[in-house]
Amino acid sequence: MAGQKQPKKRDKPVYVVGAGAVGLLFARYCQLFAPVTVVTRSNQTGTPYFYQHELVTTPLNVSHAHFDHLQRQSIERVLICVKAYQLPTALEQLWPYLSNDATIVISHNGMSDLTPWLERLTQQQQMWFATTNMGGFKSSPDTVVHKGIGATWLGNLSQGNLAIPSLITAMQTHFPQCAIHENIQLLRWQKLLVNVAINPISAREDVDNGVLRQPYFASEILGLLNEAVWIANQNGVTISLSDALALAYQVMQQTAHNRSSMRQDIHLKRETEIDAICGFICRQAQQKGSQTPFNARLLTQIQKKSA
Ligand SMILES: NC(=O)C1=CN([C@@H]2O[C@H](COP(=O)(O)OP(=O)(O)OC[C@H]3O[C@@H](n4cnc5c(N)ncnc54)[C@H](OP(=O)(O)O)[C@@H]3O)[C@@H](O)[C@H]2O)C=CC1
Ligand SMILES: CC(C)(CO)C(=O)C(=O)O
Repeated sequence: MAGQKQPKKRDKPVYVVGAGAVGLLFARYCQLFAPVTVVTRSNQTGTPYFYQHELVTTPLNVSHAHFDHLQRQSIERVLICVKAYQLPTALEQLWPYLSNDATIVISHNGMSDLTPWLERLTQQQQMWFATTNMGGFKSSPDTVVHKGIGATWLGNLSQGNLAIPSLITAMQTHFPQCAIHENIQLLRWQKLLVNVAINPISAREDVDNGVLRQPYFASEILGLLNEAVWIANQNGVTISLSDALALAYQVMQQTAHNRSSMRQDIHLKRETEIDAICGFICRQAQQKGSQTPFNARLLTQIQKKSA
């Protein structure tokens, strides 16, 4: 890309699993510091990818591989950018290719149980989570359009090895507004609460995020967040209902003209992340012998809508 530094030859390669919107946005920034290989489920490995921002389209300087083409135990630095429900399969496929000191960065919306994977890490491996406010969508199978240059927060999920890996340092330097956050779980919960408030209603009503600011939706949003904040508090996460409401309405304002990812998934007839959002809240409530009727109702409504 004109005017941008090419990665030095000695930089260790970065693998990006998932050529979706986030995968290609992350690949675009990783190519600034390392050779990048995008790992896909497709065997068509010749496809070039493109990045579009403010109507300017540039080719991505990345190669493309299927898992079958990789060497076992060779991946030292990897970003996994798949949907929450795709994560277990992607991790299972990836595991034999990880080196003994690999850095794994996971990014998705909703909540997933990463405990089994954290337990499988070697002493030298680290698993990090990236929560991002970058916004993008695929305008075609090979092109990502970068809509919003939001911040990305990185947090270490693994216990023990606390040295900051080179991948994390490089992401901090080269990604826009990117920093380490000491409490990544809090940020994950905050993002979950925003997604609980916005995604399912915008998908059910087929409206832009800003429409949810109308008083008509206020009592349902209050009910959803009241339940979700209670679950967060039960899990030891200190978030108040008033702060969760303020954040949700702020994001509705900032993304007023956006289509939520769940609304897009329904339009494109793709599986939604409702199970990792309202479904997660309902499962947590059941485990605590309680009920979350607002989340349960939306879970059913979205499941029916996307069936
Ligand atoms: N888009 C956005 O602006 C934002 C998205 N997010 C979150 O980030 C996550 C990813 O979102 P997004 O990029 O939009 O989703 P996409 O559906 O666009 O991308 C997911 C990609 O992962 C691929 N994939 C799934 N499983 C595998 C696998 N086992 N091996 C290789 N590739 C695989 C899919 O391939 P295939 O085509 O074969 O299914 C698809 O290309 C979601 O949780 C989303 O909610 C967070 C912030 C912003
Ligand atoms: C923040 C929000 C609601 C932006 O649309 C989002 O994360 C999503 O659509 O998944």
